[in-house]
Amino acid sequence: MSDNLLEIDRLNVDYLVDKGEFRAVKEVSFTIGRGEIFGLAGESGCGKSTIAYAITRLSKAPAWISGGSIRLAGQDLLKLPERELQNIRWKRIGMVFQSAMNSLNPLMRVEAQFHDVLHRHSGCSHEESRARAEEMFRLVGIPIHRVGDYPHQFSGGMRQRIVIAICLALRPELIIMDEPTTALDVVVQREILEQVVDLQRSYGFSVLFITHDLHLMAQLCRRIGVMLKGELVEVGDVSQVAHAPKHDYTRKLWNAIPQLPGNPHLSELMA
Ligand SMILES: Nc1ncnc2c1ncn2[C@@H]1O[C@H](COP(=O)(O)OP(=O)(O)OP(=O)(O)O)[C@@H](O)[C@H]1O
Repeated sequence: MSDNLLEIDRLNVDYLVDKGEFRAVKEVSFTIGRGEIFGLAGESGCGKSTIAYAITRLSKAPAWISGGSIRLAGQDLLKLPERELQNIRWKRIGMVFQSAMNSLNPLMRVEAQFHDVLHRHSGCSHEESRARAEEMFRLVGIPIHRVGDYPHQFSGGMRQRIVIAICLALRPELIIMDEPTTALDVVVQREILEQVVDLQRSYGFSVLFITHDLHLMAQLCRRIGVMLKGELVEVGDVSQVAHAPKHDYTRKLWNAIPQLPGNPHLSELMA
């Protein structure tokens, strides 16, 4: 069996716009190993989220996956019927988006939302869901007595942790995190990402971490890909991409990281 959990090969995604087709993702290929945190960087509008949606097959019109393959453990997700995709989403591929904290239902207690997801995807009883919710709350550092609270009773950072907890409760093999902490302040952002790394070490899932923040990415990922205008212009180990970038754009991205006093230099981050 291949060590790669995800294999994307020559993926093309178009948007059908008034003027015709606009290719937002062009012949993109990369792999993510089992247990690997892989980073996808690039400026706004370069196609990162379009790839995230394509992997989960959640792309909606006018987006159209016009070519390539996306294999999860060898199975081409682009060939699966919707019915089978529903067994893959959440259960095998978890998703945490930037605005995920707003995706919690404001009218439902968090415990009930855990149950909703766990019951639908793995048939859990109320007792099992409650136990799993408490276990996950413990893991993401929220007191377990709060599982019965409503979303508005938590801070934004806590709500984002809750979404991560719900996502992890199904024990997915791959988690896609698209700017998962951008809406949060830097301290909370760091805390959450440190937890994700700890959890990743315990559970061994793979992560596709999408951000425009290269600094953060260098701290989290060993391998990264850099996108520019729909193309993956560079992919490799962080140190190689930083020290010997093949593409001018990658060099510009690294150089754009401010080196503030007390801010560890990249070489220290990558040590
Ligand atoms: N619904 C849509 N219709 C037409 N074009 C779209 C649509 N959604 C995205 N695009 C275009 O596709 C390209 C890629 O967008 P995408 O959201 O994937 O970029 P991104 O790298 O995730 O950006 P950001 O970091 O700002 O989220 C952009 O040029 C965008 O304008």
